[in-house]
Amino acid sequence: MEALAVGSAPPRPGLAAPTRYSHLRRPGTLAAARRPLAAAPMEAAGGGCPSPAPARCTRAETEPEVDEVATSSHAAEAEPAGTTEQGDNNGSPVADAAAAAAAASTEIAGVDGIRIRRRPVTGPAVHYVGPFQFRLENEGNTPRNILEKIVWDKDVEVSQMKERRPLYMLKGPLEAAPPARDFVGALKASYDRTGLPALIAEVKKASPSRGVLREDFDPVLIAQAYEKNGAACLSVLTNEKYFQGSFNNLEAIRNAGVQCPLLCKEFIVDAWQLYYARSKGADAVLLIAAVLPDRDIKYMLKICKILGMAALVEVHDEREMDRVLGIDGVQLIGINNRNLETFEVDISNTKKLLEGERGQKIAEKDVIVVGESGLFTPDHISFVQNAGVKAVLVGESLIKQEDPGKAIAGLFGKDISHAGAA
Ligand SMILES: O=C(O)c1ccccc1NCC(=O)[C@H](O)[C@H](O)COP(=O)(O)O
Repeated sequence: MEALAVGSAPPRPGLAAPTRYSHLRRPGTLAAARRPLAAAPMEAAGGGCPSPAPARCTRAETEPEVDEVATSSHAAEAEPAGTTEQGDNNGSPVADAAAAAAAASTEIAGVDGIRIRRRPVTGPAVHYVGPFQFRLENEGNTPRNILEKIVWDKDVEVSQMKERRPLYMLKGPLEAAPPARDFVGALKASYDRTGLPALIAEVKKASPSRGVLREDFDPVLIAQAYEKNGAACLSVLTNEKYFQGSFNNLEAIRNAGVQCPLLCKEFIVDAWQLYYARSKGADAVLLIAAVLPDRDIKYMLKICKILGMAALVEVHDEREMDRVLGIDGVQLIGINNRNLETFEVDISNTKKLLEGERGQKIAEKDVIVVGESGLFTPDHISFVQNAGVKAVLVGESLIKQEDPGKAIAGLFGKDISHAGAA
């Protein structure tokens, strides 16, 4: 882990002292002239190299620290799933078909233990011939569930965002961002103070399963109310298409003087998003095991560490829990009680995943488990606490109340604010 000692090298004569972000260099500067790099490390660090031209990528934007991280994890072995290009052919139907066949042969789902298919395996559904657009839908390019749909859309969105703001362009915003706050420390302090699971209160306007949860949605007022009433941390949805969230909300909450550490609640498919989230003031990010292969989780954990952010690694079932328990450096595991295929919520999922050896392993590793979704009553909170969680992530049951801040005392059965709980 020495490689992660960012900025520890002494400044070279004539060069500015290295900073946490000095590895994010603009192409065309000194570093750009160095040897070309295989696509994996560059892309894996969200380098913003417009696809599909990996062979022209250099390490200009990401050296040296992130490159060291890359080679110390998966990137030297294989291109991460989050960055594999598939189905990106705007040419003829014949070329499309060939691309689809190639893409199908590189299907990721299953291979890495992740549940969803990370790309449409038979290429995109929309094709262009001259001025005409037509759709060719089949099993391979129709998402099988909402998570798959969200992730496919996110993938397209992120590649566009990366083209607009390549990694080197984030250096300034990263340096200007407010320092990262201690997300894990805030959860521990709250648990120690109240003896109840620490609350991560979610600033959530809408969701795919429930539609709009709150019409009069002022993210800053809601965040302030949550903080005042005892939330340890806040989760801010930034996904626009499915949750009506935004990065503006995240920034506005941070800039309004809210002290609680902020989780950027986003569907992370590319390491570039980690840098972007931090540049917008995030103190923690969500890494979903159903979406990310182990090697990407490992790699992203290292980048989070460099950026000073925590990572909440989310699991849905035993298989994902076992995968994540095998990864070093995980401090927070979220157990999501929502089945993302059916939207059914069942809080006994938390208990099931914490029973027996898994629970023991978690205790040994000193991991904090976060119970997520479907928590509405003090009985629900007691149930997941008895199962072993030390923190809860709650959206709907608070945000739908007339006064979301006051709803916290209702959820816990007591006032957990600093004023109320000793
Ligand atoms: O909330 C959804 O409908 C949803 C759908 C698809 C993917 C993720 C989804 N939710 C993300 C979450 O994890 C929840 O927002 C969070 O756990 C809070 O849940 P709740 O208290 O039930 O609002």
